[in-house]
Amino acid sequence: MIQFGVIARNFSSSSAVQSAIKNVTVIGGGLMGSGIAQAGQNVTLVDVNSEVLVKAQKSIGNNLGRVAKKIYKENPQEGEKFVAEALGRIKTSSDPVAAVKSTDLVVEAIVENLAVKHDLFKKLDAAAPSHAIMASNTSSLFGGLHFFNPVPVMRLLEVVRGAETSEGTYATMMEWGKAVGKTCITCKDTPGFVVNRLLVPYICEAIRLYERGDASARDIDIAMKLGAGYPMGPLELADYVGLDTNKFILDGWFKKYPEQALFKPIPLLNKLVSEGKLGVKTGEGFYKYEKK
Ligand SMILES: CC(=O)CC(=O)SCCNC(=O)CCNC(=O)[C@H](O)C(C)(C)COP(=O)(O)OP(=O)(O)OC[C@H]1O[C@@H](n2cnc3c(N)ncnc32)[C@H](O)[C@@H]1OP(=O)(O)O
Ligand SMILES: NC(=O)C1=CN([C@@H]2O[C@H](COP(=O)(O)OP(=O)(O)OC[C@H]3O[C@@H](n4cnc5c(N)ncnc54)[C@H](O)[C@@H]3O)[C@@H](O)[C@H]2O)C=CC1
Repeated sequence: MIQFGVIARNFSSSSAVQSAIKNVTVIGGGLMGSGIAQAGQNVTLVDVNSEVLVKAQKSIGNNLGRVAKKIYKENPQEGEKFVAEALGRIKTSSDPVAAVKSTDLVVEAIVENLAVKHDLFKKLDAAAPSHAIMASNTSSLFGGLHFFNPVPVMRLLEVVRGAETSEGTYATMMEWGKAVGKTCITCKDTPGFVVNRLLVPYICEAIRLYERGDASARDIDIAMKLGAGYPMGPLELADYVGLDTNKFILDGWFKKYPEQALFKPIPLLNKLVSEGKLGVKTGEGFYKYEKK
């Protein structure tokens, strides 16, 4: 039985911690999964939707191209080689069960829905080797390895440690996080961990401010960029993260803590999501975007 206290499965011996993680399976090829897959190791990127995988490969190629342009400014041929080699390390699959057969680490990045994640982990647990670590990139539901968007740029990794996480699993996750170039912080298995527990209520308060008509979307965003030094305003950031993801997070918290005013549903957010206006990824949220 998988424990969702934190990580589904723990390493049992400390010697196992020493062995490097060679094969990584990233499940969910959307916004986050496609970023995590660029971590630079042997990765199998899995999505149930094969069109998503084609889009992910294109976006990974573009992002690697940006990196190559910077590193190999003087030598474009080396840059092309770098991109081809990095892309060559990323396989794709639309079958999660087959993809974890010889994996060492699973990072799940599918939709933020507990029942769907639970169902997936049950299947993976039965199919993966016994030493494999299973972690989730969930924004708020339970522990794991929490990356930030855009993954290649954001330097933080939250390593979420719960009551069931063994010392070995925790140490391996910290090591792996460092190996893929992130600064790791540790947090208990608590709603939203550190970043989202602070960031999501802030975004929600900005949506409520806008919903009340207290200021325009543009002015709210300008205020926080120029007045607080944030790289993006809260409504721009909500569109960037995905309004569906924001709603999933809030709904999950509200279900658990209905008395907490900050977690109450926001009619405007619900309306935008029900209209399919999910932000950058669908071409419209609080703002309009060129569809990708
Ligand atoms: C919901 C959750 O569970 C948790 C979350 O993720 S919450 C969201 C956390 N993320 C944030 O808060 C992001 C806030 N925004 C930012 O930091 C910045 O606006 C940003 C990094 C996204 C873009 O920065 P910008 O200066 O406006 O744009 P831009 O000039 O295009 O990009 C800056 C650099 O990042 C790089 N970059 C941007 N997006 C990239 C991507 N997807 N892949 C690779 N590189 C990228 C650019 O190439 C550029 O690099 P150089 O400076 O070396 O040229
Ligand atoms: N959007 C963001 O800024 C961040 C999101 N997260 C978390 O990462 C996870 C993924 O979020 P996004 O990438 O934004 O979502 P997304 O909607 O862009 O991608 C999710 C992908 O999962 C696929 N999928 C759904 N069910 C599946 C299954 N059973 N098996 C395989 N693939 C399946 C979908 O086809 C979709 O392509 C969520 O848990 C989210 O909370 C974490 C950090 C930041």
